[in-house]
Amino acid sequence: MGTATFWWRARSISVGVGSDWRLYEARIQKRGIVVSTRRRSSSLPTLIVSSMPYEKELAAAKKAATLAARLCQKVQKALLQSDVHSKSDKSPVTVADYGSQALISFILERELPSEPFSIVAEEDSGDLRKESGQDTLKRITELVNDTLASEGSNSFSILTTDDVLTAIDNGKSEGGSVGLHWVLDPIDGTKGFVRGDQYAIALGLLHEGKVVLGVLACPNLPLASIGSNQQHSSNEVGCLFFAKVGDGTYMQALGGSTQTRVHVCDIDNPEEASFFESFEAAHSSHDLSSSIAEKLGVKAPPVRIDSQAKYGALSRGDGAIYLRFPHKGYREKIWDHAAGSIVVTEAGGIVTDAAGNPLDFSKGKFLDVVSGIIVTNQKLMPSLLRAVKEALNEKASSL
Ligand SMILES: Nc1ncnc2c1ncn2[C@@H]1O[C@H](COP(=O)(O)O)[C@@H](O)[C@H]1OP(=O)(O)O
Ligand SMILES: [Mg+2]
Ligand SMILES: [Mg+2]
Ligand SMILES: [Mg+2]
Repeated sequence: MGTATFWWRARSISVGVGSDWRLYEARIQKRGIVVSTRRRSSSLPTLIVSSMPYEKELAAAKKAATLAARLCQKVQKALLQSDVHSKSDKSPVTVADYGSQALISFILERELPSEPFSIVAEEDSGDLRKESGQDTLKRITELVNDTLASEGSNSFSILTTDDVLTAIDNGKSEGGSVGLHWVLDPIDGTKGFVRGDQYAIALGLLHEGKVVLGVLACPNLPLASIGSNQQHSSNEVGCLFFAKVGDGTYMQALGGSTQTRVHVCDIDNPEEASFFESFEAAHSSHDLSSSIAEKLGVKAPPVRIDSQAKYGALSRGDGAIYLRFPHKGYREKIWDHAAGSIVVTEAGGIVTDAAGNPLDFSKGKFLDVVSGIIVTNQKLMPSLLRAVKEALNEKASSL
């Protein structure tokens, strides 16, 4: 008889019976748990169970977001007026929005062939299926193929226009509280993208309604801190933030390989804090933010940038607070917060609605929040919540 041995490591459990396992190995991989059975000819079995949750999903997500960022950078450089057209909500939708969504959908499905595939994503192919969308569709297909060719693999696939439409429409999933769902904003901060400013490619993964990983590619975000009063000699731009549940948040240069663990700032005095908010006053009430900041005693002026790049910047301590108060009638979507929220929480921060409730990503594509979304570190959250409550009460009584 062999001896039973248990090894405990940080994230794996191995149970071994016997010592020679050269002859047979079978692996079953299910939901991030790797179960291996190993057996030698004398039939002493070995069972190895190790937990590497979402490792391959993270690798695929980083690859997909990095390539999509390359596509977006190319388009932003050459942004032509004809790339911008309108859809019913009047927000500009660019060739890069569709291209990024098609590319990410295609790469995730290619890299993770054994998993059921579901994406909740912002864009759909409706306009591209019309006669008037045909030139745009051809342009998107060329861009996606050029980007795939730049991946460096000899055996890249060439997508047809139909493949591109199918890849975009994979994003029609409704999400919810059961199973695995990718959540994608192919370009978050379209206004910033069109202006030549900040934008992000934001990709998260939900498992049973909870965000378990997130990747944020921010092609125009400086690698150095963008907090107020910061001066740096390097002006290199392009950051990739990524986080996996329980594993912390990391940042690397887009296209680079050296990763650094990041943490939210540990300021506990609001007077020393600075805060982020939307560049666009139409997306978030600047008046409400300034009233909250005043109540807290924040001295620094707001740092206004577009997109979930705010979550990335906060996760590495560039600023201490992010305030978001959309105007009446606007409903937040999960793709605008899934990746950003895990990037911040794994870096030690807290993301809640204005009443202090955690965000609930399990209800489909909408994120129903009380009044707005607030983000900060653990130490500042109690005083921030008090200031938010006071400012909201004052606003309500003045109406
Ligand atoms: N009226 C609106 N109010 C709040 N957010 C909006 C509004 N319209 C679009 N957005 C979304 O808000 C996010 C950008 O906000 P900000 O840059 O201010 O943080 C984007 O996700 C943008 O969508 P999109 O992904 O289409 O750009
Ligand atoms: Mg949009
Ligand atoms: Mg968005
Ligand atoms: Mg978008």
